[in-house]
Amino acid sequence: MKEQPSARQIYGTIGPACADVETLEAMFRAGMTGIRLNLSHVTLAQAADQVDALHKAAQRCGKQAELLIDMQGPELRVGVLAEPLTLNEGEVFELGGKGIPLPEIAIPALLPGQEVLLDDGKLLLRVTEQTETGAVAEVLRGGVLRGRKSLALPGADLEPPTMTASDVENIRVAASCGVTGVMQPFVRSRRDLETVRQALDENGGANIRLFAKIENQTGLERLPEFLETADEIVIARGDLGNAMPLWELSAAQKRIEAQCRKAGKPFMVVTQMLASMEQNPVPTRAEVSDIFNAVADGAAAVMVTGETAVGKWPVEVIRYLSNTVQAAERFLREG
Ligand SMILES: Nc1ncnc2c1ncn2[C@@H]1O[C@H](COP(=O)(O)OP(=O)(O)OP(=O)(O)O)[C@@H](O)[C@H]1O
Ligand SMILES: CC(=O)C(=O)O
Repeated sequence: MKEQPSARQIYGTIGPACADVETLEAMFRAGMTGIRLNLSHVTLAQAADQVDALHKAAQRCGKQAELLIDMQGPELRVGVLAEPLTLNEGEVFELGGKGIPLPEIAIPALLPGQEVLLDDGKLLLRVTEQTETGAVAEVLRGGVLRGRKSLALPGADLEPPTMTASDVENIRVAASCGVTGVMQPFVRSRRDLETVRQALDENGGANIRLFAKIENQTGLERLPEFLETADEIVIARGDLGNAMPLWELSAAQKRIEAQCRKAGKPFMVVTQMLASMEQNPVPTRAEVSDIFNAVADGAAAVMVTGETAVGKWPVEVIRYLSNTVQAAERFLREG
């Protein structure tokens, strides 16, 4: 019997590992319906070749590619590093000033005792001392730090603006680049979404869908306030997992899902769905189970990130993602 096409959206993330037409075509043929472009690493203008390759690949398969742009928004990130930096446990590093570059808005929050999570929490530092230009911090959990990785300061009360200057420019050209959806990170309020919606409407993007990423406690708490304003809710487990002990993350995911189901709002589950496949051609049992359960819980879409952007097996990743979604759909239909 011929497999029915999936009713759900299946997204990869474009990056150096998959940005050529052939690989993207193979990903579409393996079941991908669209792709996310992470604008924390490039601007839409800089990614013109990647976007072009995407449209060419979709055309070859007779598909209409969804292109989601993931904005910078109020997310905090490390600045540009000339080369990767190894942070060993027990070492101390300067933050800000001549040390690891951090956004200006983060500097006043670097008080002694403040924890500093880098790269989705893979690295952890604690501030030991404030300096004139920043702070000194000790490495509690080490690793290799690359530029533009995420930065989280648990408990610090920072209010970055909804959009960066680069976001404003990307929104201006979004419609002409074939963008179909905008993902707004770290949504804090309905106002954040209204600001992006207005910018889209003023720039010929009235048909572009607005995805609200839930990435911290504020997003979790205020979801009822902005649920209606979003076209789709994104359970962004990378950063959301930084905002709580990891063992609490699944309950947070289930609570968001329940609220979305009750309101009839589509939701997407993302991040680390097939993380082991950045290195390996076969996923773990736990990973396929995670995808299956997201679909069983009612997800309208699933998305991978680094697995296709920088992983070794982008096409296989999409094949596992798509086949597992279809297996879950079959199970929902037939038991
Ligand atoms: N469009 C792109 N062009 C070049 N490199 C990219 C692009 N998108 C992503 N990358 C690289 O791939 C890595 C993984 O992509 P991903 O989108 O998961 O970024 P991230 O910064 O790790 O995650 P997030 O933005 O979700 O916190 C990035 O860290 C970056 O080095
Ligand atoms: C994808 C993303 O932004 C996250 O999971 O945090």
